[in-house]
Amino acid sequence: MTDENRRLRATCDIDARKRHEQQVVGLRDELATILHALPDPVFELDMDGRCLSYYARSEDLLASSPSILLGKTVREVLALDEAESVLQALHEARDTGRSVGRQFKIEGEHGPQWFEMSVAPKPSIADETPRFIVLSRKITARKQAEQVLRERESLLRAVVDNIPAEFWARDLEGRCIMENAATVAHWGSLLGSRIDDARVSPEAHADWLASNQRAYAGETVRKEFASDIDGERRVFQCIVAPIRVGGEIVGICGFNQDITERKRHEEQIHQLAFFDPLTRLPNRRLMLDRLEHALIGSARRHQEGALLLIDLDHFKDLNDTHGHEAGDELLMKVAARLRLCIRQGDTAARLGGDEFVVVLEDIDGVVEGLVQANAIAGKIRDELNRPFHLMRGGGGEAITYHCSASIGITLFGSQDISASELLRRADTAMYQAKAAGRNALCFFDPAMQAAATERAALHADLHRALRDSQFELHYQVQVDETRRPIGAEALLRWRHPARGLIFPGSFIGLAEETGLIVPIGTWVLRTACLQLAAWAARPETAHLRLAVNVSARQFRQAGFTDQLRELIVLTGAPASRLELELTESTLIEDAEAVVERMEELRALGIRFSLDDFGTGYSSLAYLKRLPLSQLKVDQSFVRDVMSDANDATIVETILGLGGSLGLSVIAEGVESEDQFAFLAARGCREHQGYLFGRPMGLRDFEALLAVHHA
Ligand SMILES: Nc1nc2c(ncn2[C@@H]2O[C@@H]3COP(=O)(O)O[C@H]4[C@@H](O)[C@H](n5cnc6c(=O)[nH]c(N)nc65)O[C@@H]4COP(=O)(O)O[C@H]3[C@H]2O)c(=O)[nH]1
Repeated sequence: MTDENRRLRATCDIDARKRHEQQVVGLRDELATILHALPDPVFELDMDGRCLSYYARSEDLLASSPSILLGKTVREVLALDEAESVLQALHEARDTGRSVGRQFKIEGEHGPQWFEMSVAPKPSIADETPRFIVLSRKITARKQAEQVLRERESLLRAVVDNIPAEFWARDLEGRCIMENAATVAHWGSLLGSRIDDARVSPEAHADWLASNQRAYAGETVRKEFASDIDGERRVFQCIVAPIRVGGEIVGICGFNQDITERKRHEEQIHQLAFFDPLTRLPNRRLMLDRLEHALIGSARRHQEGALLLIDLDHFKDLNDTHGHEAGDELLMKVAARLRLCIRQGDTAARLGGDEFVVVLEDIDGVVEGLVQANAIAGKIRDELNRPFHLMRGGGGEAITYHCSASIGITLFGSQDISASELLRRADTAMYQAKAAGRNALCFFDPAMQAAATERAALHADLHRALRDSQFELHYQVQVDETRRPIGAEALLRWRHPARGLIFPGSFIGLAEETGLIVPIGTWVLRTACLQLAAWAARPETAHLRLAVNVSARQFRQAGFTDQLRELIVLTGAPASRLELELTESTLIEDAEAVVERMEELRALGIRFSLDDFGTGYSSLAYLKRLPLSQLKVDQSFVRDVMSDANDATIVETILGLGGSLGLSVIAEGVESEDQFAFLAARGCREHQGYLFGRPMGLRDFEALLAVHHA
């Protein structure tokens, strides 16, 4: 090797060493940087756990001060168990050549401190004693947090297990994640199951699903539900609420509390507070409350109502002679009969003693109120008059008791009146009933009393009239523009044995209200058909048609078409000469059914006339749909047609309307020649009124026809 070469080689060696040294320095700096970056202290321990060196960014991270740690073994620094645990970790790391983790506790001045360490064997030269790099992290805060968490969990568990309610919680997927023993006892364990897995009715399932969904959406739902447990229906109050973590909903939980007993108590309290324990009828307090409501409701709905005060006659005598047990039994039985006499929605109550009250509501109109109150009071009186069989008569023997009651009645409706004033009125009326000899009904208002008595008498009379054939038909001629008779209107008359001839205005209204119009109307139709058939058989009267008034109730009755069909067949009356007079009010209600019925009847050949035309509100469009033949101008327009320009215009308009709809028009109530001339001049071809003839009995009517014929 030349000198030159040797020099060169030496230079190369120096360069390599320098590079190596630079690399070592670089590595050391890198290591130092890593150590700096480490948040945890690093120790170097030997096999005895002696601290050979350490690095810590801050001395706070160490368990003790550096002077105590350096050169000391773990046995000298830590408690026995902790030291053994560290030494074991050193052995394990040495034996496995891998890093080993341990946690240990040091009792410090300010309480226990927790550390987590990771022990890694340090690479060593063959004969060197093993050394270890130990990374130690202070985890006291985490340990404390875990402890708090554990305590909270135990607290939660204790609460959940001991609350007197069922508890459950579900995650976002709807799976049950928590439950308590009460839940398990009622439903079996729900853990892991979804609401779809529950064995409940479809309705209960839908209900649960809906409340759960509302809770998932953030709402706290409160509701009640009933469930059968061991064959017993029990009521639960339930709360379903969202579980929020940091404002975000992570699940829902629910409490079901069995409130069956509470409900039962509430019901008992309610019963005691508002119901009479003997008869189980509402007591005075509840009755007054309902009456107040009825007063407000009837004023708002423009409906009538009635208050009936019922006092048992001679009740005290029963108590005195047969004892209180018999009295109590009678009161219970009276209550049961009262319940049967009233409609749903009405109230029967016991005021106390032998006094009862009935509140009737939602009655249409004062007249109807009068009729209904009278009818129900009558029914109550009749019911109470039926003998009572009392099992607990004096001496334990059964007795038959004949009871009677005095009933005071007062109506209420739109007038401003208090419940107590109403009671007072009913009371006054009841005393009048007592004064009238007991077992009587009495209205508070004398006018009402008179009207009710009269209507009740009229009602009974009407029944008798039907039975005893006291009705008759009168005929009023209808003429054409040449005054030639073309037919008649049949008008009902009642030949009362005591009161003489009664006109329909006095009884048709009551017959309508009570439904008697149906059999009366049937009689009218049968008589009219017989008359038509009789006229049809004679050439001089064969052309006559007969108009018959049909009331709404009669027209709507089931089987009306069949009834007329039969009548026509039976009597042989020419259907085409029968004209039914309907009013607009009949036609307006339930228009579809009315049109259908009219079509059926028209198919039989029957014609229709629209009575009182001009007084109602029928729309033209509606009129066009009806199979009518004739409009009848109401007599109120005809009456003043010469003096009232307005009425004259109305009559002209009706005549024009009839023309454009293709209907004939008849004027009703024509009394003077002027009226007749006016109407005829405007194209009215048919007329009815006193000018041509009043309604009259058959014989007179046929005499009138004969004059024309002659
Ligand atoms: N001022 C005056 N009045 C005249 C004149 N011409 C006829 N009248 C009266 O006007 C009424 C016409 O009958 P309505 O409008 O069908 O009105 C009838 C009808 O709605 C009803 N009615 C009569 N009979 C029956 C029936 O059999 N069934 C039904 N449901 N209602 C009937 O009773 C209402 C009254 O009948 P009526 O008392 O017989 O009274 C009749 C008749 O006597 C006149 O020139 N001047």
